[in-house]
Amino acid sequence: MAQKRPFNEGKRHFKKNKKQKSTGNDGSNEDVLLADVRRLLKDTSIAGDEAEEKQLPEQWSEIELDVSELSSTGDGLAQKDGQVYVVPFAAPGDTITAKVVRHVQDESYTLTDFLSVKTPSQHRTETPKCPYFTQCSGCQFQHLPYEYQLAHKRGIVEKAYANFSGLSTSCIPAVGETVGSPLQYGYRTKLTPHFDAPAGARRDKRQGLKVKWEEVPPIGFMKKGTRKTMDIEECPIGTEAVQQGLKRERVRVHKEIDNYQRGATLLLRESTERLKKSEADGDAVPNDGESGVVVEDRGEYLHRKTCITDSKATSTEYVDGFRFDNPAGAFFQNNNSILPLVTQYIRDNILSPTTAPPDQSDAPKPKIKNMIDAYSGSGFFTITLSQMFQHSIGIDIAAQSIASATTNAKLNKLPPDSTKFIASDANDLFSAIDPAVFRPEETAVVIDPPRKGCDRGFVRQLLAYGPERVCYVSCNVHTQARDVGWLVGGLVAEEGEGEVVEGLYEIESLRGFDFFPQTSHVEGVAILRKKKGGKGVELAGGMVEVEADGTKGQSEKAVDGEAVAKSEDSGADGVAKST
Ligand SMILES: C[S@@+](CC[C@H](N)C(=O)[O-])C[C@H]1O[C@@H](n2cnc3c(N)ncnc32)[C@H](O)[C@@H]1O
Repeated sequence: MAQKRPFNEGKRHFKKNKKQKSTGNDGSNEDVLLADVRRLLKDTSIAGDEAEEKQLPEQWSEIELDVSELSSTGDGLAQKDGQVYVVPFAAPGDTITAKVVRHVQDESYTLTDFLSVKTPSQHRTETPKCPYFTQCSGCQFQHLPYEYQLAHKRGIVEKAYANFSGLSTSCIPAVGETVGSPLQYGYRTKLTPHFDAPAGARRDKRQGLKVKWEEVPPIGFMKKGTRKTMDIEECPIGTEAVQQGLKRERVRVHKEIDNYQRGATLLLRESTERLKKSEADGDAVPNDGESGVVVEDRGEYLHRKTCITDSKATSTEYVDGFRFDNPAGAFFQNNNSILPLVTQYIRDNILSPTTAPPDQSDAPKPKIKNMIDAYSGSGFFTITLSQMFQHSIGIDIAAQSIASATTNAKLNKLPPDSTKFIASDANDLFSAIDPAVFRPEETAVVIDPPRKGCDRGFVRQLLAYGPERVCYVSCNVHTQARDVGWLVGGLVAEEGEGEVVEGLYEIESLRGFDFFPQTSHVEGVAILRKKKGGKGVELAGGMVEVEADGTKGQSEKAVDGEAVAKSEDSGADGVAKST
């Protein structure tokens, strides 16, 4: 049994982390976990002021925990004596033996390390394919059946909107079923294992000495719950070509370690050459696990896949019939198998609802002619959707991505007068577009920002512009929920920001796509439509601003009379493999 001691005695062991004191709205792992912990404490009526009397187990002691649920971070949650315990690699219904790592006093929760399963949950039916599962921080769910993972991710989207949008439940539609990934292992087209410099390397460098490697360091990913890199020889969520690349890179680093003066991150990026079967000769090379070439049969084509390790070399991917060339180190979606499903979903939903809302069933459908792809990267959404529109424009802050996007548009034979790209901050988009062409009532905006979500300034301008429809794609459903909360409920002005901006949209649909099987991450797709009567007003210079009077009354009414000003009290991630 675990030893116990009075709560206060443990104080010196437990560092306070400011971030964990209250939920912010940056969608960090801590905030997401905290929202789940608080809800569990509330649901079970564990009063906060009992905390002072709590007896908590010693740090590093072993305890047994009955896991009741999974948090949106992928960790199991268990309660014991008025405290919530966070247990990685668990399933609801498990009894787990865990090691106490750290008590977070102010919030009545404790982080633990997984040690073993004492009594397995009925949900624990899968044999993990990875030998490092329960040590590596990359995957959380290899012990759970895939259907269970998908259902859990639907719950993650639901909770994200409940906890982080600041919207009343009446504004949040039922979340659709998570769309599964065709490949559940062997899907990741990019991995970035790393290794650290030996102790004393900085000092040696300062003194102009060559770094001494006593041995080859571990090459891999972060060990769960630590800042240490663990040695990883295989990663079954990587594609076959990437896994072969990992083996080769490990051998190379072992040979060349003395040439390194510091730690390094290695790039493993799959690249595809598409060959017409009728034209392919014997050089297409059979899959032999040695050559570094993996050949896949794709109907009239052969896909010849290799692993690139030079970040500046060009990697090529095909999605449906579209070809994308990028520098291997640049951003591109990492799960090629699910991309045709998400693009089809957006095609099916971006112009008009698949099911018209009851009060608008005979209303004329909006005539969307144009698309703006904010945060366009190398043009994935602009290019795969542009044939639906008269004018499409993509914008990205990374000039290199815009150069790739422009090349990709040419590769896919898209006319330059109808598909354009500009390198700029998304915030400047609204002054860059021609309002006579991109009339808000004829325009849909696709947003796919980084994990941190949109800039408040961007949201203000989007609300001012007021496009007819918005499709918000995000690898962090918590920041997505926050931003959608602003688009629906309006933005409370912060210092120096100008006036309150009213919300203009209602959420037509919400759904997760499983871009990251075996992990707790989910890609969210939210389709928003402009509320009846919601409109922006054009100002000089093409900039638009929400009408101060009329629009305000209409917006409030449209959300059942509730003032849905976004609360600032709402809710990112340290896994080994970035999403
Ligand atoms: C998640 S990626 C999406 C890229 C693209 N939609 C795709 O699917 O390949 C986010 C993109 O946002 C871009 N980005 C980040 N901050 C930005 C900003 N302030 N303005 C415009 N683009 C930005 C990044 O360069 C990156 O290409």
